[in-house]
Amino acid sequence: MAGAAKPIVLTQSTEGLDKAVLKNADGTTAEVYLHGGHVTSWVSGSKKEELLFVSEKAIFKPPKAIRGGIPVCFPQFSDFGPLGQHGFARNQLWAVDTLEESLDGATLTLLLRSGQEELQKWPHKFELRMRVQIATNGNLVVQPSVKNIGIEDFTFTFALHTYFAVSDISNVEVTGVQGLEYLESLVTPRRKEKEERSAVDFKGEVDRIYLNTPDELRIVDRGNRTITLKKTGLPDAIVWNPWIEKAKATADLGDEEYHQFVCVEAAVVGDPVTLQPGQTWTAQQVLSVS
Ligand SMILES: O=P(O)(O)OC[C@H]1O[C@H](O)[C@H](O)[C@@H](O)[C@@H]1O
Repeated sequence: MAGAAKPIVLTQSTEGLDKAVLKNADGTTAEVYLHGGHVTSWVSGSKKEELLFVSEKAIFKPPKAIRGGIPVCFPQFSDFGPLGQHGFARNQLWAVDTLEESLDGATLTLLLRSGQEELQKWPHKFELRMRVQIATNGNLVVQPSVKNIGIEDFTFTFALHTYFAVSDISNVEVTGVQGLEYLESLVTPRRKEKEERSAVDFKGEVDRIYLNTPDELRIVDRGNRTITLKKTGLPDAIVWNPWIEKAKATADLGDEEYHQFVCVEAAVVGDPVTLQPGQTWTAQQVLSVS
């Protein structure tokens, strides 16, 4: 890494929030905020493009979650439980657990440990880690893990709520979904349906929880690029674009910004995870671009 900048730099954002900047030898970079344990940027060294979307109206003011990047939904996805939408991990300040600067690439692990505030909302003792690595080939590797450090079992749902930057939503399709069952979230209560098409496209609001998907999904941005999402331990995948009305109704999202992203969220929702005392759950998401 001759002459290269330090692989991991701990710094502050313009808003005064602590963040880490990861860099590897091929010029790939990533940014991770301690607020939310939240990845906000992944710039490919080969493509020289930002691959994650963050809203121009994102509010960088805790406890508000950052609109874009990779929010961590824990211990609850959406309204699948008694807590507020998507749980509380995305609203909390995490700590730096470890920094690893090796030939395998820059790796940062952030840690959220149950504290007073979380215990009041959810009376279980846990350690939640997010290991974020830029591999030497420029892939973004994210490994969440949850350890039960209490004396009773607990059960949770989880999602990596990734916002992918796209040229325009009309150019996008998400492949790998044919024949899958999904929960349609645009109706109340959610309804189980079967996907007949080989890919999801976007001509209006889409909000679906695909169950037991293949480990590999593709976000195809026609004429631009393809992102491959490979996952383990995260059997489900939510596909979301808010479209016109919901974008307008979302204060921290620009009215026209729904054109610029799609969320594909590797998750465990349909069959929640139960951990006994001392047990650890680990999962992985690897993003690559071509
Ligand atoms: O506005 P947020 O709480 O960040 O949620 C944003 C979106 O997250 C997921 O994709 C859900 O399936 C959507 O129903 C929700 O609108």
